[in-house]
Amino acid sequence: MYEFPISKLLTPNINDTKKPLILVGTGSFNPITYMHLRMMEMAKDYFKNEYQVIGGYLSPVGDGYDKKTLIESLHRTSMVELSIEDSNWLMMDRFESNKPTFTPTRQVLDHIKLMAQDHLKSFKNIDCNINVVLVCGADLLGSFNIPKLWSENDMNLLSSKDNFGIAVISRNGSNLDDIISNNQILTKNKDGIFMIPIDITNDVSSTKIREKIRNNLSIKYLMPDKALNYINSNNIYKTEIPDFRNKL
Ligand SMILES: Nc1ncnc2c1ncn2[C@@H]1O[C@H](COP(=O)(O)OP(=O)(O)OP(=O)(O)O)[C@@H](O)[C@H]1O
Ligand SMILES: NC(=O)c1ccc[n+]([C@@H]2O[C@H](COP(=O)(O)O)[C@@H](O)[C@H]2O)c1
Repeated sequence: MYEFPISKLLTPNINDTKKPLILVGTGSFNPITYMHLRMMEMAKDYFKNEYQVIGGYLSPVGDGYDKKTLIESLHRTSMVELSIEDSNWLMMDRFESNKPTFTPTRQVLDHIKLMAQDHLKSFKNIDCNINVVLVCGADLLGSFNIPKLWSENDMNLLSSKDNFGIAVISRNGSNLDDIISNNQILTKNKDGIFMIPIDITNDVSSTKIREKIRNNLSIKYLMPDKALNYINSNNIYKTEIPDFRNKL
């Protein structure tokens, strides 16, 4: 049964001039890497002087997401859950991964905002607007320029400061200025796009980790040990997976 995780969600101080903020990282997490976790920490540092960061959520995509290399959400969510065990603020929301069909990212953020506000109202008697910001890499923002991949309405809501906002971490191969200038909606909403300067580069990707596993090479220090042990125990990513959805 689905439950919205609130175990690490802080209660905002309503007398504080800083507004409450929740950070949300979405993706395949196929598998989770240290950079996925670092991105959330970087975003938290970026916002902490102006906002009360009351929690962070990772939302892995569900099995209906159209990506050939995706393994079952059961494995991907287990690895995320193990990797955030030691974090005092990161939680994983299963709203998206529980669904067999694809969920647009804007709906994931809508859901988290609604659930967090409802929780604070019902259990803490706090009625407030919580800001929710999407944390992503520049390649994800670049995908806004792929025709028909994102609805115009969703791009507008995600990037406008009055609704959500997008915190972007630069990534090799993606030029943020070009991405924004090639997109009218992003250009209009520029003040809702927070470019997080990258001080320590980390070019790790899930693809590179999967490749190493297939080639019997070490992946230690690229991802949390608990997730690495999960991969070994479950013998996953050993071969390029056939599309498991075809077997259903
Ligand atoms: N090294 C990185 N630098 C910046 N952003 C990253 C990095 N790795 C992942 N991200 C971002 O993390 C989010 C989730 O990424 P995702 O799960 O697709 O991982 P990935 O490593 O890009 O996966 P894959 O290699 O399978 O395409 C996306 O917003 C992506 O841009
Ligand atoms: N229309 C949309 O909302 C839309 C389109 C494409 C990707 N996405 C999201 O972007 C992320 C991309 O992840 P990958 O880089 O692993 O493909 C996922 O969280 C996915 O759900 C959302």
